[in-house]
Amino acid sequence: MAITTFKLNNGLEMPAVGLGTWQSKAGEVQTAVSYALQNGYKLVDGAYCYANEDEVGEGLKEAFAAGVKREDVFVVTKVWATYNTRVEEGLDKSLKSLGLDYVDLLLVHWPVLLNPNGNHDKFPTLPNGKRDVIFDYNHVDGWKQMEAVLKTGKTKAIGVSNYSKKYLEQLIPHATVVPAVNQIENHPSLPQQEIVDFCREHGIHVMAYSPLGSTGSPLMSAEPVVKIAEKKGVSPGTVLLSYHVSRGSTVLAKSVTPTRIKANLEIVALDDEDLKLLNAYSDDLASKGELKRYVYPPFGIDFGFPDKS
Ligand SMILES: NC(=O)C1=CN([C@@H]2O[C@H](COP(=O)(O)OP(=O)(O)OC[C@H]3O[C@@H](n4cnc5c(N)ncnc54)[C@H](OP(=O)(O)O)[C@@H]3O)[C@@H](O)[C@H]2O)C=CC1
Ligand SMILES: O=C[C@H](O)[C@@H](O)[C@@H](O)[C@H](O)C(=O)O
Repeated sequence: MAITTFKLNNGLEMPAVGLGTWQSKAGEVQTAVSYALQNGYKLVDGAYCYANEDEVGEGLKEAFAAGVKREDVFVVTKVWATYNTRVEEGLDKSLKSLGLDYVDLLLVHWPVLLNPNGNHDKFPTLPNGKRDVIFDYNHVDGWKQMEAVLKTGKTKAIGVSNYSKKYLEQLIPHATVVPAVNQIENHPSLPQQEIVDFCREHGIHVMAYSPLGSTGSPLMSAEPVVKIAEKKGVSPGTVLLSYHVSRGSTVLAKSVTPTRIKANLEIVALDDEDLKLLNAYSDDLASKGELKRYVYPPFGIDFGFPDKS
């Protein structure tokens, strides 16, 4: 199946598959980004907090020098939690590292404020070692800053990440610009159907992260995934990534391994029977209370996700 794009609520086309860069080491991510863009990828997902945007920028530069056009690449970055009260400053830092004058999409990484005047630029802590969270912060104020930054042209679209239905319900009545995207953890062990449905109803495009189960890709050996892969003659990774495109979402897979980067571009159509099998797997985990969230950083905040409260 040819790689498709999805239209965002502001008319922008977003590719269906993207390269993730979280935990990609500085020494490896330049090559990964450059290789991906020269081998068919059109979307790169990064973040200030990943502390590798200089090298992602080098990878972009390398790809542009090899003939890839800036306008053909959809670059995503995220405002980190210590910058939610100074969004433009955070974006400027990312742009400088990336060597760009605009990104295609800027996301609020998490709806939480970490102390902007704390003991660390990204992960300030209290004397007891816990994260230095500003608990009386209202994430709607952060969104107002996102709306302001959209007007500068330094990003073509704005969206959120790690927003549960509850947080979106708090945000939407106050939003002049409805988020174009909600980037959330999503895979058959965490289908998040409620949020996916809510986003669809409100014209918010879902970007699925950790589709392989994050570090070490544990979901590749999930039984129904292997079964569908064998039936279709594709890899388990292809099944896990295709699951999202079938649901109308963009999917992000991280790899610094060229063969995997290339393999992760393969998307196939899943038929009703395949989806039924994957949904039955999700329902079974849900009924046993065994849904699995791989990414839940220790902010000490209830983000309103039904599986963690
Ligand atoms: N908004 C947010 O809060 C979050 C956003 N994200 C975004 O989503 C991206 C993807 O999620 P991520 O958590 O990184 O995890 P993924 O589910 O993409 O899994 C990445 C792991 O799978 C391995 N892998 C990749 N492709 C294959 C393959 N074909 N066969 C076998 N193993 C494979 C990688 O190894 P190797 O690299 O060694 O090849 C790595 O260990 C992130 O990189 C980031 O951009 C992720 C988490 C949170
Ligand atoms: O995007 C990936 C994740 O959200 C990651 O940024 C966080 O888990 C971060 O490492 C944290 O510890 O808060």
